Amino acid sequence: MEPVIEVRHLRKTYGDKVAVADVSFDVHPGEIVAVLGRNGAGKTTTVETVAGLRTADGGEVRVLGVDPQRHPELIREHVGIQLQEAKLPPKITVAEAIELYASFYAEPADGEELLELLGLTEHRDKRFDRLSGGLQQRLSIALALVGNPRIAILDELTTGLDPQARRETWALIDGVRRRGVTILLVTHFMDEAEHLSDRVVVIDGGRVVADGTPAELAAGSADGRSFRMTTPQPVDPALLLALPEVTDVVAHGREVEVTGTRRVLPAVVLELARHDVVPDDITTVRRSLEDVFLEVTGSPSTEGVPA
Ligand SMILES: Nc1ncnc2c1ncn2[C@@H]1O[C@H](COP(=O)(O)OP(=O)(O)OP(=O)(O)O)[C@@H](O)[C@H]1O
Repeated sequence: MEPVIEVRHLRKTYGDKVAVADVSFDVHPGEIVAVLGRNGAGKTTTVETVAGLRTADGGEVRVLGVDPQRHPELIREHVGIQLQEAKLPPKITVAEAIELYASFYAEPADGEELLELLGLTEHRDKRFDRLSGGLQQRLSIALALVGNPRIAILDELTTGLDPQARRETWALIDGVRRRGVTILLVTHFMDEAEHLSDRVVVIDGGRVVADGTPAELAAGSADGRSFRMTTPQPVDPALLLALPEVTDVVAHGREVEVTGTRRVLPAVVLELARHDVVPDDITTVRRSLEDVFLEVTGSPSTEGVPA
């Protein structure tokens, strides 16, 4: 299937500041892709360029096959964006805001259905300035969907929400996906990326440092898989390190942890079999997305994130 979003070697500077140095990734129809990185990594600049709201200095962006800078009208019609700081008039009600935004589109989504989808029906007559943070956030998602977009870009979906409101917002995203909307999600929360997305693109210092499903990232990249085993007697690490598939061996008596390429596990088991050693209790080492983040960026995800 053709990607609905293609970003190739995107570059964007603000004066001397390089916000995005070199970012490439694809998003396929129906996927939820999280762009993950700490504050200032270049996430917002990247997705707002995809939405045609910022102009790139280099590289190529295609959304539904078109260049967002050349065809902003097509992008407006098919891409809904929830901006980091959506500002609405304080006295506008939930239902009025949806009606107002719907009036910008030739074929808007059904307002009542959107209110229902986002759990806003009972709050329809509340003024914007009286809404809790969670309800404001839900309204901004509804507004991003009001044009019946094929792609929705959601930026910092749950920042500032309490844990319950975050969970509720996550549950709503599943409903959005079931409408067939492809979602590009910006977040600096590891758990949010892990919970919601099919694929995670980790950006650090304006570059993509990892790209894969949460499970792939946790299992390790092509050159980083680990497993643990117990051997009937201690094994000489040199025996395993001699294999081209093995990059590291940590042995504690009969407990051995081996790291290597994608084929490390069968290679080690075969080699041990040649020496009449049958390992037991083989378990692959699953890392959390937080571990992966630490590994690819060199520091924790929360660094620099205000409390
Ligand atoms: N309009 C602008 N003018 C000047 N510098 C900017 C502008 N927008 C972003 N920057 C800078 O570019 C870098 C990347 O910013 P960007 O907002 O894309 O990152 P981000 O990963 O989305 O971070 P955040 O989560 O804080 O929004 C930051 O150093 C930021 O200060």
